[in-house]
Amino acid sequence: MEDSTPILTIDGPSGSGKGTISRIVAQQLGWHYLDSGALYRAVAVAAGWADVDLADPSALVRCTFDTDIRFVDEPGHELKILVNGADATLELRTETAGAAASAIAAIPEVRSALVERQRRFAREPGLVTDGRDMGTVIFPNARYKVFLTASAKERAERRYKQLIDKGVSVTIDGLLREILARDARDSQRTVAPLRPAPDAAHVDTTGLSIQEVVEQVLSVVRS
Ligand SMILES: Nc1ncnc2c1ncn2[C@@H]1O[C@H](COP(=O)(O)OP(=O)(O)O)[C@@H](O)[C@H]1O
Ligand SMILES: Nc1ccn([C@H]2C[C@H](O)[C@@H](COP(=O)(O)OP(=O)(O)O)O2)c(=O)n1
Repeated sequence: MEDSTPILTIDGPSGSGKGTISRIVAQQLGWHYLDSGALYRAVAVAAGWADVDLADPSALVRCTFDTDIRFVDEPGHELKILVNGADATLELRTETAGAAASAIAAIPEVRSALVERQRRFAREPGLVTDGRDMGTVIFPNARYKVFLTASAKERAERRYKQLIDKGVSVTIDGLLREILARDARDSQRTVAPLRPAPDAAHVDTTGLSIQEVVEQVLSVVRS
């Protein structure tokens, strides 16, 4: 059965362009946007602030329920994320936060604690949402599903440029190693692993511009 609110899910590995493409597509369609990875990143960062042991599932679940996460989504501005009232946008985007998010995301109890929170984002006139399991687990009945990929080398180069532009000191080799480690952990975990939904349209973005990818994704919705 299809969800009554139109939903477009965009899943894929780190650096495939999910966040960038989802936000542009959501703006063009006039739909809401959920960055599900930001929820995992916010819980991981809040756990770090509170000295919660990342290996203690029940403490992490308490932290998941206790963490207040707000998105400030204004056209023309980067998506701002407030964690327990503090602007955590920059800290959330670091590879340290990404790796911690990937680690806690492998814990089934943490994933369960976030399911309803994610589903509540489905509101008229529609929702674009990106992550790893949006089309497989959170919104399996979504009307439109896309799986974005790109070569690991290109994803590392994109991340390098993005972080250097923000003044963060990184190397392409280091980022490539981190991306491959995260790909492996996200795809090999037993619960909600990164994989395309059987009914997802695949878009390989290697060598494509952002505009070309946006057009391909919009054509999935308009076809
Ligand atoms: N098709 C593309 N071509 C070139 N750069 C891209 C493309 N898609 C995304 N980017 C850039 O790559 C970086 C990572 O994209 P992002 O949307 O954060 O990926 P993800 O959410 O999948 O990790 C951003 O700086 C973004 O502007
Ligand atoms: N729906 C989701 C979203 C993210 N995660 C986990 C796994 C990812 O490595 C981390 C961070 O996700 P995020 O989408 O913010 O990361 P990238 O922008 O792709 O690098 O969170 C997840 O398990 N399920």
